[in-house]
Amino acid sequence: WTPSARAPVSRPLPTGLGPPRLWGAGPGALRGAGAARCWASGCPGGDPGGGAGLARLLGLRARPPGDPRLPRALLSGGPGGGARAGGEAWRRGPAVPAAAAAPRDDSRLRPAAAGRSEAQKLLGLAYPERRRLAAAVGFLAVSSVITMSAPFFLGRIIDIIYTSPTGDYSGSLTRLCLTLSGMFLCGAAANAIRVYLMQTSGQRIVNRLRASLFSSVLRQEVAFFDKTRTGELINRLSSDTALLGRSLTENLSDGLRAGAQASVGIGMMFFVSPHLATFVLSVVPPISILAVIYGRYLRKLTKLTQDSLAQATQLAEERIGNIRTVRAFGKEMTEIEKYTSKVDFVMQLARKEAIARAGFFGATGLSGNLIVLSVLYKGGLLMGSAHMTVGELSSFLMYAFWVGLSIGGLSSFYSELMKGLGAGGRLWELLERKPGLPFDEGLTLNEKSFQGALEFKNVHFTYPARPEVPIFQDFSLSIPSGSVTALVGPSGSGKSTVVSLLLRLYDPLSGTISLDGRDIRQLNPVWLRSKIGTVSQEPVLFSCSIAENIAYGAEDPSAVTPEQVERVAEVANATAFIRSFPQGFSTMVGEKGVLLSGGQKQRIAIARALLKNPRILLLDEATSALDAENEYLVQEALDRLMEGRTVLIIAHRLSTIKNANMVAVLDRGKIIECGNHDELLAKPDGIYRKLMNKQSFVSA
Ligand SMILES: Nc1ncnc2c1ncn2[C@@H]1O[C@H](COP(=O)(O)OP(=O)(O)OP(=O)(O)O)[C@@H](O)[C@H]1O
Repeated sequence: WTPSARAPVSRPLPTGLGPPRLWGAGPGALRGAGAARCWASGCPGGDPGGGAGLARLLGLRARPPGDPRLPRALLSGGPGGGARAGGEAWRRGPAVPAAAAAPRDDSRLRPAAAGRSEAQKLLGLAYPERRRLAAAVGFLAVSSVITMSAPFFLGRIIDIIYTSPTGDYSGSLTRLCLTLSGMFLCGAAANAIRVYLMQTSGQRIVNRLRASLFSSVLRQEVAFFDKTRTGELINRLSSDTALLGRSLTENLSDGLRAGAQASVGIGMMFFVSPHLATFVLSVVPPISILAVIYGRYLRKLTKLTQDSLAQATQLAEERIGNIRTVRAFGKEMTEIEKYTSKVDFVMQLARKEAIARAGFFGATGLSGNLIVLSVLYKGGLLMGSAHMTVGELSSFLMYAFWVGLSIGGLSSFYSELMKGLGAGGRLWELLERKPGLPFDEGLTLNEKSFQGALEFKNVHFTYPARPEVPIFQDFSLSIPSGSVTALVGPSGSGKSTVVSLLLRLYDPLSGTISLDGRDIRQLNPVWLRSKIGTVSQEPVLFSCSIAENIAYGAEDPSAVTPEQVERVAEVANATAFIRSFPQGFSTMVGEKGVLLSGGQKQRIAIARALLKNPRILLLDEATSALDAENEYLVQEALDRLMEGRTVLIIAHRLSTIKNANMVAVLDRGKIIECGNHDELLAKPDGIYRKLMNKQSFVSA
């Protein structure tokens, strides 16, 4: 095994299920073939545990023991620096701190924003673009100086025309006009470059913000997703980031331009006529006060608007995603009304914003016109008393006009900035949120001695979303390595919760869950999950091809070869139905696998788990009976999958229960009976016996 065989560790945060080249003869397939050759040639770390024979049969490679590399590197988007260190991890002692073994550099995606003011956080986002932005500001300065010098020279031209004593001014007029044309050309070029630089930096900032946010969201603990709705998160990712990005870039660019032009303009007004300038600028302070009040109001309003929009998106996302249920209950009109009332509320807020905006811009427009009028009035008087030339008054008027325009630009910059800050509030909350459970840190066990024995000891647990309802009280269960344990119990007794706790989606309130005698809270959750395979009653597939869904089980889907996928599909009894589709393995499965039947989805999920080749298997048997043939095929595939692994199965089938090494009966938060089927059935007053009589287990 060589790190280079797994080159794609340096890929950025994955956003899809791997490149479509899986089925082509592209580099992904070649890499896969290379890696497969290497595994076959007896590289270190052969499969120490169960499933080894099957893995060999499938041509699969057991992951190098303790190799935490790929998931971590992929998730972190880091430069693949973890490869070497990860390789050392499995050679060291029985347990290795994974965080130390594979340093992760994801600082690019996580702005260290906590504890800073919002303006500082915004600047922090723009920091990586400082060079481009500095260049843009340079070009902005050039174009502004040129634009703002124009009125001065235009005033000169007017004076040349009006005040030339001889009347022969054509020579100097031509020279001045030619110079001015050259200057204007330079100004236009500088402005174009500024716009390009600002726009591209803006897009990069928004991209980085989206990637950071997505990374931060995916790292959160499962309890966070129990409470936060998907639609809201999607709204934050799409709408809020765009709003914040716009306020930071295009808006910042226009704001800087307006600011520069206003200051130069005011300076030039004082240069041309200090007296007139003082008179005119007395109107600025009242406008500034108005702008501050308006800005604060707008910021509050934007926060409310974005929250309401998030609620509307949430509703739309959930209802569209479950259109079959909506249709089955005939609730289309109700849902349309609900959505309309939500967007109507957004519109009410937009109306409030429109009123505030109208008042503010009306006031600034009026003051702009009043300024021009007052310049003409006062300037006319000054000209009458020979304190000003016609050229000076013209220059001054042009500067006043520019300053008026720039102040207008500054006020819309301010209002957009306030909107950005309003949207940013929620984004910072998400970006800075520390996951309640560690994401990718802790120990990894030595793979050579890794057995996969599981044990729950006196576990107490409540779900964070419902802390008052105890799920487990003094729950204890031991699952020996390489055995099959069937978990049975009434509906709602907490069977699926056992699976969630083993995957460390939640932590118990007290008691311990251990793997090979080590508390799983000490273990790296990413490593732990890499050792566990799950097949649920209703497996979730992603909306891509069958091949990509199967390859998802591998550590590096892009390195999986078509042959490997076909082999696991064969073992999972899935090849026949896949081949019956015109596009075979490239058939798209639809959102959540909606284009496949329940039995087909299960077999693809089994193939996916086979490709993962985990030491521990958590199965949730389907409650609904499949047709006889499908059931036989799924059962056979499951039997092959279970071979040689530690299996915990939430059992609904009598045959599964009978075949299990041990049956554990869960009731009222604890295991009340344990033993094999016959032993438990022999207890005259046993709960298991009653359960068997009461519940209709699928008798296949
Ligand atoms: N994320 C959650 N937050 C709060 N409560 C939950 C959550 N998930 C499940 N529950 C509750 O925990 C209890 C146990 O649920 P669980 O799904 O583990 O039961 P189960 O035995 O697997 O049920 P079934 O056989 O019907 O699938 C139920 O009362 C359920 O309402």
